[in-house]
Formats: sequence, C-alpha cells, structure tokens
Amino acid sequence: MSVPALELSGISKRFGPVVACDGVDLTVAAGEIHGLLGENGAGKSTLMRILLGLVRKDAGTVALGGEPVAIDDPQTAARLGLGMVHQHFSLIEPLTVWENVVLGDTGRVDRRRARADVERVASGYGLPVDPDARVADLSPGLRQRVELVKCLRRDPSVLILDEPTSVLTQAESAELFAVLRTLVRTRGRAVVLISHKLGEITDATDRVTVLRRGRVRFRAATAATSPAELAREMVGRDVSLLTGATTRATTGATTEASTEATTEATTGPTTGPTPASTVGPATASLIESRPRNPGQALRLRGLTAPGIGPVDLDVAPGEIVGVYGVEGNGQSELGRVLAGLLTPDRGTVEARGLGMIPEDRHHCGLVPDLSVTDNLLMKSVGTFSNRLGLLDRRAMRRRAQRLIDEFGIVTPSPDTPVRRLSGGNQQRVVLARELSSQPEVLVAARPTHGLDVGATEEMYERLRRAARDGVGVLLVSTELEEVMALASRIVVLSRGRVTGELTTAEATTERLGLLLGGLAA
Ligand SMILES: Nc1ncnc2c1ncn2[C@@H]1O[C@H](COP(=O)(O)OP(=O)(O)OP(=O)(O)O)[C@@H](O)[C@H]1O
Repeated sequence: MSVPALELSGISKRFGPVVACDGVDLTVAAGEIHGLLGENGAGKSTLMRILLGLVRKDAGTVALGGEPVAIDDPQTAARLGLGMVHQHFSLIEPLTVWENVVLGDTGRVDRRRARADVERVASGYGLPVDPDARVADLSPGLRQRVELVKCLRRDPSVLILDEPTSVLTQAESAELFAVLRTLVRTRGRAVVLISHKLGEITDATDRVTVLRRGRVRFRAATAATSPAELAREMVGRDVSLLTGATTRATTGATTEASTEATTEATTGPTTGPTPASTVGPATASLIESRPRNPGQALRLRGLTAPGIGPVDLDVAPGEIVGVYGVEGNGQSELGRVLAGLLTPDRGTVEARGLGMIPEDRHHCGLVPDLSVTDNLLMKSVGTFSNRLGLLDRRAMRRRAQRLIDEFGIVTPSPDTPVRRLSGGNQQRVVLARELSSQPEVLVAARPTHGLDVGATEEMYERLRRAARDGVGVLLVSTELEEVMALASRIVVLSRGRVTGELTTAEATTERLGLLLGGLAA
C-alpha cells in the first residue's frame, strides 16, 4: 500500500480508571472513506479528539502522509490539514453564512473574498448555499452544509465526520455521500466516518474499523462484511434489529379522529402485516397496545407555538403513537413544548404523569456537573429522605447502581460527574431516569439518536414493554424505520401542522411521502 494519508499507531488514553483507548492502530489511505464504529463508550470520539489536538494522548504516534506529527492543539491540527464536521453544530445563528465560514480565521476579514470562497466551494462540490443567508433561517440540513463548506474551504487532507446524517433527510444524506465520494475519488483526500447507522456504513465506506472497549476489535474491507457482522463485532452478540423478526402489527387502541386534516381514524383492532415493501427487515412491529384505562394518557388540543400548530393529538394508555416528519417540520418544537421548554401561544396539553426523553439530552436532560446518581434520581429524590429529613445517600447510591446495571450504563462509578460519560451513556442516564419514574405517558423525542445498535434494540424493547405495561408513548422521530418498528399509529407533521394520520399497516412510503409534502394521502 502506498503511504497512508493518516496513520495512528498504539494510541492509548486513560481517564482515571477508564481506559478510553488502548493501543489503537488505525490506517486510512488517501482516496478512501473509512468507517469507524463501536458501541457507546468504545472510544471513537476520544481517538478523534486526540487527532484534532483536543485531548492529549498518553502513548502512541500520529503520522500524516508518512510524516510523524505532534498535534498539541486544534490550530496545529487545522494547519496540518485535519478537518472535522462535529455532530453538534458550532455555528453562530445570528450571523450570515459567510461570516460563519470565516469565523476563526486570523488576520483581516475580506468580505468579498470570503463570499467568493463560499461560492467556489459550494459550486465545486455541488453544495449550493446563499453566502448572505442568516444561519438562524436555515434548515438543519443547510446548516450542516455550511459546516461542511467551512471545513472544505480549508481543503483538508483528512476529513472526519461524527454522525453527520443524524439531522439530514434521506436525500440530503445521499447528497452528502456524493460530496464525500468526490472528495476522495477526484481529490485523493481521506475521510473518517463515524456512524451508528450500519446501512450507511456499508453503503458509503471502503473499509471499516470496529472499536470495542478502547481496542480495535475488527477490521475489514466493507465489501467483505455485512451490517449483521459489524453489529456482532461491535456489541459482542447478535442484534435482532438487523437479522429480521416476525412482522405483526396489532393496534388495539381506540382513538378519535385527531385533527382537522386527519385522513383516517383508527377504530378498533386492525391486524395485518407491516407492508414489507416500505421498510427493511429492521421494522418488524410487535406492538400489542391495548388501552388499560379508559380516557387518554395524553391529549393535545389546538396546541399552537412558534413553528407548530394548531395540533390536536391523543395518545391512549398502552399505545405507541409516532409523530413522524422530516427534520425542521415542527417535531422539535412539539417536543420542546411538551418538555416545558417552549411556551405555547394557545391550546391545551393534558397529561398524567409525564416522562420526557428530550431530543437535546445533553442540554436539557442532564445537569453535567452533577453525579450519575444525582442525575438518575433527581425526579425521585424526595423518596430518599430519612426520618430526620436528611437524604439517605447510601440508599440513593444503591438505587443508582441498580439502574446503572439494568440500563448498562458504562461509568467508573455512580459518583462520576455525568459530563465524563460518553455521549451514548449520557443518554442512557436520561432514559433510565425517565423510564424508572413510572410515567403514565412517555414522550420520547428521537430516543435512539446517538445510541449504538445494541442500545437501540434495548430501547425499542423498553418502549414496547412500557406500552405493554399501559404507558402511553408518544414517539417523535425523523426515522421512518423507527416509527414503523414501534408505533401502531403514525401522525405526520409537515411545516408544523398535522397533515394526516395512518395506522402502521396502512402506511406506505408513497402515502407517507404525500403527507410529508403536505398533501392528503
Ligand atoms: N473527559 C473525560 N473524562 C473522563 N472520562 C472520559 C472523558 N472523555 C471520555 N471518557 C470516557 O472514555 C470512554 C470512551 O468515550 P468516548 O466518548 O470516546 O466513546 P464513543 O465511542 O465516542 O461513544 P459514543 O458512541 O457514546 O459517543 C467512555 O467510558 C467515557 O466515559
């Protein structure tokens, strides 16, 4: 093989007792898209943060184009041609596209040149974006395009993307992969792609490396492996999401027609297979959602807030209702209203015992400096005071340890500040707290976003179990496969309004597509 674009050898990093990277070797050739996989906490982000000068390694070497390099800070990384598109955007909303693109440049800012640069990169890669548009007005897909343009403007020799498609529509994801192909094929650059979506990895990459508990567990040419094998190597067992399961959709919930634009209402049980043509093998629906109590667990009437409404919606106890739509069409706003983060202008929300898995878990779901225990038990802390009114810390710790074990949260101890956990493990803390607080209705906003395949499978099972136990679940998702796998009814949001509702059995890609476009299906 010719000299690799990037060569990491024997990289190790410990955080106290936690070994995040343990002698990792990773080689990426020029002209290659390399998939980096691993379950939550496997060490992927740490490895990339070391490469970008954001974390100092304990051992190992980095070579670029065959030359050993020392990367002690992000400026050096950028100068050496390393670029990264982060999972969480770093754009400043009130600024324009070109202002964001030059942010971080040193020296005098030349407006004309900056605008020309944006246009040059945008047209060179087929990523059209208006340099004078305000970022606040852009959809998530366009924002990511700006991030990408900002990165490509520096013509990086190695580009790292951390879960880049989580906010993209399918069409936008396809566009992104076309850009990456151009980058590697015609310009000989190297790309490292971190993703939990295995289909994406097998479609888009040339080679893959799987990390498990900080070590390289598996390497392969992508063509020689499969999503099922990758999942097994990641989590150490077969993952049924990928191997297919029985397909049975049973809707027992009785609901009323829910909006003025509703096309169909579900009445009585509907049985039938999920239309196989619309979804892959990961979408088997095994919901048996039967209302235990009369009345609704969640009832929205005329709910109107900036970006949504009016929305009317009911969730019966024991039912999983999916709210599906393309990113930027009001799901986030709906989730934020239900989480109490956005004040509605009008309308009512009636809910009994609301549990909330917020979309932006890092900011709204956790207090980063508090321990895992405190984050897990903050909703039930009152039950841990003793006769003197003091908190029984030992009992809290025991309870927290049980939840840590049950939800497979990887943490050095229950006392560790939650900000030290990997992204996926932070999410598990939120899930464990909300699911264990015995809600009557659970709003799950993109619950598997950022979770590895094993954790996704567990999450599906937990939501199904919650519904079987009588909890009404409102699943807000941009993933078609996810709503098809879990929900018995699908409510489609387009431009903030409910454009229709279908049972999972009735839902086909075509009908959903029409509703997404704001047309009756
Ligand atoms: N600053 C830190 N302090 C202490 N521990 C840390 C720190 N950063 C990472 N870790 C630990 O290192 C391990 C690897 O974390 P890392 O974020 O690299 O995983 P990951 O593979 O990117 O996971 P995910 O898919 O969940 O994002 C985890 O156990 C995490 O808790």
